[in-house]
Amino acid sequence: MYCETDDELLELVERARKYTEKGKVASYIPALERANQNDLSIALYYDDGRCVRAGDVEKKFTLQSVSKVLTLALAIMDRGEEEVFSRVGMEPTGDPFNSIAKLETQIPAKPLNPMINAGALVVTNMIAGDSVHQKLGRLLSLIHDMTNNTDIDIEHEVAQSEYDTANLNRSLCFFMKQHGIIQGDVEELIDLYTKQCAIQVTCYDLARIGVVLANKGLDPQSNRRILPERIATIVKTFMVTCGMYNASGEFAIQVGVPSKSGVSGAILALVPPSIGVGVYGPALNEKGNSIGGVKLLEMLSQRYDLSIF
Ligand SMILES: NC(=O)CC[C@H](N)C(=O)O
Repeated sequence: MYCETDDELLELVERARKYTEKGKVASYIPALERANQNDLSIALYYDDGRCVRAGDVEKKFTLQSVSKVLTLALAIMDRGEEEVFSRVGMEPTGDPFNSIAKLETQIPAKPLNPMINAGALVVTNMIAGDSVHQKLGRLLSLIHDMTNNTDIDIEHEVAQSEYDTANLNRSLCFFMKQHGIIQGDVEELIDLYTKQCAIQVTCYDLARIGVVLANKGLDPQSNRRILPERIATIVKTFMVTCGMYNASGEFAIQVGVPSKSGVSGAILALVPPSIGVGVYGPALNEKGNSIGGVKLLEMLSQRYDLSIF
């Protein structure tokens, strides 16, 4: 059984919205702090083109860590699986997303997976292109194809705000550069990474990305192939094992669908083979996931029996 109407969805949103009071909007990137604590919205996009939505689904927010899914797909298309996974691992860490700890205890200092910041920075370092502008343009055009929305662009204030304060990410880069895992100029990499994180979307765009992944890399409406099936499978698997940071295990039990969160309060989720889901709720829980968004997905999964397990 699927959720058929906006009203069914709205009832769940209103129940989940109560939890937003208990969360906290991210402030370590100063520009994110302006978000409205009680916002909560969701869009479901079905492979037949139907869309069910509730809350302010046209509200824009930045991808933050959700972008890691898309840069991983692009880097594998550019470099191939073998090269990408020679520089970044495939295992969950159980640590917070920005942790530096395991880089020092792992030999070589290869990040454990592409969904933590260290791993995502290595992945972004592998995107093909002659300049930050060109690499970003290639990422944006993948996103334009997946969303069918060519208006998507960067929110420069958020990008600048993160760039000015990204000293922990700089540390990760310098550490990995010392160990030969990252190549080239660190400032340029931070510039590209902060811009990828600041790509601005709506819940509707996220849901459209989700349905392409759910549909094994094919645009469900035009049937055009956007991603090779193998790459769609790889990124969906990482979403299950590492997509919700160090809450991925609990989330797999409570919700049970591939999902990726970001500190803006974004969650990209999908139900194979036919539903894409986009959620936005900027109040975060202690692990950095949208508190209302996770509750909402729990309720949705339970009511419509969506777990893939
Ligand atoms: N968890 C996140 O969404 C992290 C992304 C953020 N831009 C950072 O690197 O800190």
